[in-house]
Amino acid sequence: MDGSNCELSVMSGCFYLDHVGDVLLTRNQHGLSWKCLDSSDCEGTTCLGIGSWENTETEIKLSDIYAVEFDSYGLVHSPKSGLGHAKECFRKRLLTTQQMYRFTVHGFQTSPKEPCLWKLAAFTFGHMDLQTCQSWMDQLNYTLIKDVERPRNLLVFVHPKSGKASGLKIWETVSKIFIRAKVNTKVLVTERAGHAFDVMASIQNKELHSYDGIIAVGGDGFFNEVLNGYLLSRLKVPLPPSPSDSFTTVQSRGSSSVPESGDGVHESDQKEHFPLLHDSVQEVMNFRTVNGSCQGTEDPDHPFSGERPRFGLIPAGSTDAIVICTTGARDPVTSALHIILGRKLFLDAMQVVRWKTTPTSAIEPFIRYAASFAGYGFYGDVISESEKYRWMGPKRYDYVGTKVFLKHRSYEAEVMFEEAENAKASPLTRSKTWPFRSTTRSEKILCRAKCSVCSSKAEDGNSIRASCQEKTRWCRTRGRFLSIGAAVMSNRNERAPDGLVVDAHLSDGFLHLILIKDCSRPKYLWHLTELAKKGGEPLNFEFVEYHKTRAFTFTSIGEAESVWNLDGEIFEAHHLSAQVLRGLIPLFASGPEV
Ligand SMILES: Nc1ncnc2c1ncn2[C@@H]1O[C@H](COP(=O)(O)OP(=O)(O)OP(=O)(O)O)[C@@H](O)[C@H]1O
Repeated sequence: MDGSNCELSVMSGCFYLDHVGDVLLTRNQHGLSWKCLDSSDCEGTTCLGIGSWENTETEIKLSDIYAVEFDSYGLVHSPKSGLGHAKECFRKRLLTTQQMYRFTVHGFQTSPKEPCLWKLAAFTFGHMDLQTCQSWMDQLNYTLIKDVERPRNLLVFVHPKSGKASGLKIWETVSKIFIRAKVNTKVLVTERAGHAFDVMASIQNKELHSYDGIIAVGGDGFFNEVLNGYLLSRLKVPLPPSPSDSFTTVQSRGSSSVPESGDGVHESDQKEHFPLLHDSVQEVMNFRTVNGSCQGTEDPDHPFSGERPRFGLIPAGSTDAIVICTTGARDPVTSALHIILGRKLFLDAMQVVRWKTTPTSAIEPFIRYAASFAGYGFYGDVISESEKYRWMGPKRYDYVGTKVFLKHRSYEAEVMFEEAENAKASPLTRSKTWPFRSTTRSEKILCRAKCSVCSSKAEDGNSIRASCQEKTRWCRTRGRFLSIGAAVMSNRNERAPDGLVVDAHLSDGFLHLILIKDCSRPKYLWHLTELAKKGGEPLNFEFVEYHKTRAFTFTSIGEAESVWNLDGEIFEAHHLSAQVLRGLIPLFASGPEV
């Protein structure tokens, strides 16, 4: 066999690829590729289960390699053949199996059917010369180490009781991949609810910055807890307006009576009708900068400066909507690879402020952050009821969902939402209210890896103040609602394959406000059925109001009250407001390849 020769960054040499045969292996700046030297070895064979090898050539990108390991001196195997040639294959294998020095390149493979599902793949190359193997391995490892986006040290929180109580088992499975990739992990298995929150809230920045990322092995609620532990003690940004400011104004104008359900949206000019609203909400809080540094203000005790840690999520929960929306798959191995390979995107977050817990309580702002969803009414009732049935595991949502649906409760509320002036000009960002929502499915721009909508304005490091000049106006709607939902992302999950809003984006700086006005049970069932099916149109009903917005306020105005559901966690609020913080959360993920 030839030795390797190195010319600029291109190397090539002949190796024996395990289960394939002699190959010419080439490394360039993009990756490794190899070509079969003996076509009879390769024709009609399968290469490590990848499928038929029609072009007798294959490759792996450097960015998709997560480890390169030396395998010492040992056996390499001859090509696999079809069943028809089993005897011949066995005879040939005895003749051709031989011992060599070997190194294995670890990466992943996808299938055209499931492009988001990453499966581990390994390619073992053999050579008679130890030095040759060593030199190829060193070169490849050097390239991987040079990649600064890949994490070296991670703090990992594992929720052992998450989902089907499989958090620990899932971590044990994927931890082997982290070990192989030589990523150090400090693992903390939580002992109670709030444990991860407390650790994240009290950890000193010096220790925090010694990690390249914070990983949660659990569900959306657990991720929410980790995130809030980090943000609440560190991030200080101007709060969205309190609903009581606007509510007072509305009442003083004598319009406090609740219209019949089905009434249209009342639109008003903010300056004229709602003078008490703070200016702060007119700013789009944009936290995404080129290098990921933060443009927000900070708490002097816990400075929120420098690079924010990147967060990662390995799915072990009951819903796992955040993982599905950000990787396109609900698969722990896929998520582990997104983390190890240093994939990166910025997620919008919703800052939710509770001003009053009950009608009689004092005004006391209390902040929480949500990464995926905030919902009231049906969503709140399901989450509070399902806490009693946690022992059922993920099935509790189906059982409780049916129970709550049959109760068919509606709640009186007033909702105000901000409509940015420029949002109306662009077809991507206009506010849509039925029956004006006429975009067909094919016109909708779905969020995907390297999404152009999400990356717009990303280059502008100072864009935290970019939209101050925009005129904003506020719209108000009052009535009885079966549910009020605000989605940060599409919230795709196994029960809603397209999510609540199919064309929601991960990092465009918008919330999706969905108001389901009181309607008959069959109509509501129809809406839920549309939600549950792929290609459904859950928003195209006359009892559904849908608005793209950056901020909204909520006031409960009836006797009966529900609770809010923030990323699957209960949040009690009588007065509440929320705003989007664009690109606040750096995440180990590359977006779904939809
Ligand atoms: N060791 C623990 N024991 C009990 N509860 C815990 C523990 N660790 C974390 N928790 C709490 O459990 C809550 C739910 O966790 P998680 O989101 O992982 O599960 P899930 O509800 O099954 O999943 P999903 O949110 O995807 O529906 C979290 O809010 C967290 O506070």
